[in-house]
Parts: sequence; C-alpha cells; structure tokens
Amino acid sequence: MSQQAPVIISSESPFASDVFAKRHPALIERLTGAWPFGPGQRKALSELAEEGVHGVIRPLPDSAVDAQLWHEWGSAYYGRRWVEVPFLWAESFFYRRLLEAASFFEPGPWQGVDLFAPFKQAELAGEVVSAEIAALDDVADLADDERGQALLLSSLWGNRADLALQITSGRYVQASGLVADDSERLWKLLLSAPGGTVALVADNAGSEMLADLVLIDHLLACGLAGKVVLHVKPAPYYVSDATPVDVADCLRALLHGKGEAQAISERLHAAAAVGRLQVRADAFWCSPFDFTVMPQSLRDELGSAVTIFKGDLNYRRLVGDRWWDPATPFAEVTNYFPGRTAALRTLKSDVVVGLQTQQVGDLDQAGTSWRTSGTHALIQVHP
Ligand SMILES: O=P(O)(O)OC[C@H]1O[C@](O)(CO)[C@@H](O)[C@@H]1O
Repeated sequence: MSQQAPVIISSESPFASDVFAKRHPALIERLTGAWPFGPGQRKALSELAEEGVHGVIRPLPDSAVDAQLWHEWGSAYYGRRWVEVPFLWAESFFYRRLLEAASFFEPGPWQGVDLFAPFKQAELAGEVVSAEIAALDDVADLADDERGQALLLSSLWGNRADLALQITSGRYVQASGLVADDSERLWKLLLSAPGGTVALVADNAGSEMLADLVLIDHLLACGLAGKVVLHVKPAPYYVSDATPVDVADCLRALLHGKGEAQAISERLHAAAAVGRLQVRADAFWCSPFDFTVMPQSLRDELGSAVTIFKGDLNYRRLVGDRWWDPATPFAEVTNYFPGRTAALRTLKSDVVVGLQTQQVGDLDQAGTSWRTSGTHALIQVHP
C-alpha cells in the first residue's frame, strides 16, 4: 500500500459523533425498558450512557474475565473522551462495557443472556421475514445463475436490516443503488474453484442471516462450494450481530416456513451433520481491531478459502477504518489479506474505497448521506 490514510477519530466525523451522542443513549434506554434489570445493572447502564456523552472512558473492572486484555488494548485511551479515540476501538469497547453492565459474563442468572434477543426475535417474527420466507418458493423456480444472483443481492441488501441503525433512523431505509458491483467477478471466482471452501463472515442476525443461509444452501447445492464455514460472533455485539444461537433460530424459522424454506433448512441441517456447513465463533470477531492484525490461525484458514465479508463493520475492519480517498483501489487496501475476498456491504459509515472520483462527486452533489444511511451498497472483489 502506497500510503495509509489517517484513522477515523469519532469527533472528526459528525456521523461517528452521533453514534455516541444519540445512538448509544437511545439503545441503553431501550434495553432498560426491555429487561427487568435490578438496581446494580440499571446504575451501570445509566452511568455508561452518561460516560459516553459527557465523561471519559473507564476501563473494565479488574474482576472482568478479559480485563487484562482490554487493559492492554485500551491503555492509550482510558481517561480520554469517547469521541477522542479511534471510532473502531471505541464502538467495540462500548459493546463490551454494555455486556459488563448487563452482567453477561458474571456467574448468576444473567450470565450468557443475549441482551439484544428481544429485538432480534421481534425481527424474526415480523412480516418482512415472513414475506422473505414465502418468496423462496418463487426463487426456487429460477435458473441456477439467475437464482444465484437474486440470492446474492438479497444477502447484500439483507444487511440493511440493521437494528442499531433502526434505533435512530426509523424502521427500514429505502434502498437506492449499488455504487460498485463486482458480482460477475465473484461468480467467476467461485466457478474457477468449484467444490472449494467458502468462508462467510456474517454480520446481522434475523433477516440478513436468513438470506445468508439461503445463499449458503445455493452454493452448496450447486457445487460452487464443497464446504461453507459460517463465521459469527461469540457474544452479543453491535446490537444485531449474529451469534451461533441466532443461526439456529434462523434455521428453525426456515424449517417452520414450509415449502422451499423448509427444504433449505433440512439441506443445511444435513450439510452441518457431515461437516459441509460449519459454524465458527472466533474471539477475534469481537475485538476492536482491523483485519491487518488477524491471528495467524484465522489468516491461514481464510487464506485457503473464498471469503465473503458481510456488512459495514467487517468492511471497516477489512479496508481499515480510515479516511481513505474513495478512489483508492479496493485491491490496494486489501492486498495484505491472504486469500480471495469479497465484500458485500450496505454503506453505514464514512469509510469507502474503490469508487470513481466523478461518481463520488455526483453522489456528494445529490446531497444525501449516501455513505452512512444504508441506502447504497457495494459488492467488491479481490483479486
Ligand atoms: O451491521 P453492520 O452493517 O456491520 O453495521 C454496523 C455499523 O453500524 C454502526 O455501528 C453505526 O451505524 C457503524 O459504526 C457500524 O459500522
């Protein structure tokens, strides 16, 4: 890479500043309304809300399971205002502190309880998901390549169904357009190594995970993948990020859907039983770093696969959460990554690469918040 762009500090971005000033307090208010938390948890949650807006970053208590790790990871940041440190680190630490406040790792009744479950479950039980499940019968009648493209786009736009975004921007944002579309290259890549391993690094539960599972079934059924490894988060994160339990919930929703949905779920269960579908939840996915510092074991694993990164956060971690010139080639910033890579992402933060300068000018002129509102999306592939 010729030159690294500066890392994004939240105070330099109106969007990132708002995440701390508005989105996090609103999320904490919703969580307090959704759970019968006791006085200790309520106090910890309201202190976290207050700290994020007016205070300075406090470390985890020494008694926390991973206190030592976070003490090291944040040593340069504790005592500073949340918006004055790198956005990527601070957002990740906020979600870790949220789990601490809700006693997620503490032995006791709240241990392991997914505090975002009420929101995830409401989405899975909603009309949008029912309609998506019913529509699978129609998609099944399409020719293989047409079906593949439809399922790829549905997995891509499923990323719009982001519960964190909905907290401050209303229900669903209207889809607009693809600012980069390497889908043809992605199909060529998959066709060039049929029967290999595809790693899908997932993002959100619910609607998006449902679409991801349907895409995975297609890749396995067509022989484009011999094995799929589905990477999810080991703990609740960024509100709607998928955990292994969310994968199981989506498979169950498909199973109850009858018709093609039921058949897909049965095929995926059978694939899991013989190891053709594997679910992994590596601790690195909940760490506050970009992928340049990915552990060697994960690098080796993804290096021999075609890796599909879903969503905005994975994109920020893949290209680096930096003020890139949007015309910087995707290949240039992902060159460090060991394998064949695709990013499927709706744009929900300032970071973007791989666009044309003229195109960026046109988008800026249109006056919309195209980089952050989830109205635009991209498919980028390397090599
Ligand atoms: O679910 P996704 O697509 O990863 O989106 C998460 C995005 O939401 C935010 O947390 C806030 O919009 C971004 O900072 C983050 O990149």
